[in-house]
Amino acid sequence: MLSLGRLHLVTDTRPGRDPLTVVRAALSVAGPDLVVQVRVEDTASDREAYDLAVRTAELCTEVGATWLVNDRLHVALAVGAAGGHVGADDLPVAAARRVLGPSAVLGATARDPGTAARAVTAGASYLGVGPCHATTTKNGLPPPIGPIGIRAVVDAVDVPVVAIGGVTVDRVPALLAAGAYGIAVVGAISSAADPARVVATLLGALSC
Ligand SMILES: Cc1ncc(COP(=O)(O)OP(=O)(O)O)c(N)n1
Ligand SMILES: Cc1ncsc1CCOP(=O)(O)O
Ligand SMILES: [Mg+2]
Repeated sequence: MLSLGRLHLVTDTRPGRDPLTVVRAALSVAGPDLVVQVRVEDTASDREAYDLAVRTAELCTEVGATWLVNDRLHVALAVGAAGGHVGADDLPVAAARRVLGPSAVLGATARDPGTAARAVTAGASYLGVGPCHATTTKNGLPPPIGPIGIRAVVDAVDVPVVAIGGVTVDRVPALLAAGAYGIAVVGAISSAADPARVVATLLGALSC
């Protein structure tokens, strides 16, 4: 199975947020164990995405952490990311695999076993599955699937399942019990008064 960190920090670029400060704080605690996914708002320009990805790459390189880029695979290639993540509105998984090449990390979004299995057949090396819980971070999402929905996907595939959507420290045990390999988090880290402390707590919960 793919060797991949279990805690994915997804950048928060909503107005008023400071994604690089959060990334710095998270890396100070997690070091090489962290996966940082550079995710910008759909309204952001490619140049804005690239600039954030470059800075993220510099910070991750310092500590040996992995960085991925959401949606914009040309940006992933341009900054030497380990790979990218695509969902239903992005390049199809097979096309994303052709863009990134055979050895890149490629994540795909799924919320049901059928979509998950097709994504793996098309070349996904991990799956982002959710929303597992309600979230206000992304608009227009379908209802949460909960740990039961995570379990259904885990049972259908042989790649790591990364649970996303409303993930908090308290919810990690049930997600792990459902077979999740890891978690992807925006708000619980970005909105925290002390993001580094939350990262430490999440890592602790993941290692139980
Ligand atoms: C780990 C992980 N899982 C799911 C997503 C969501 O991707 P997508 O459905 O394409 O939605 P956007 O994030 O692009 O708005 C993700 N980014 N990461
Ligand atoms: C991008 C995305 N896709 C499904 S839920 C989500 C946002 C997750 O953010 P949070 O961790 O704040 O709920
Ligand atoms: Mg997407």
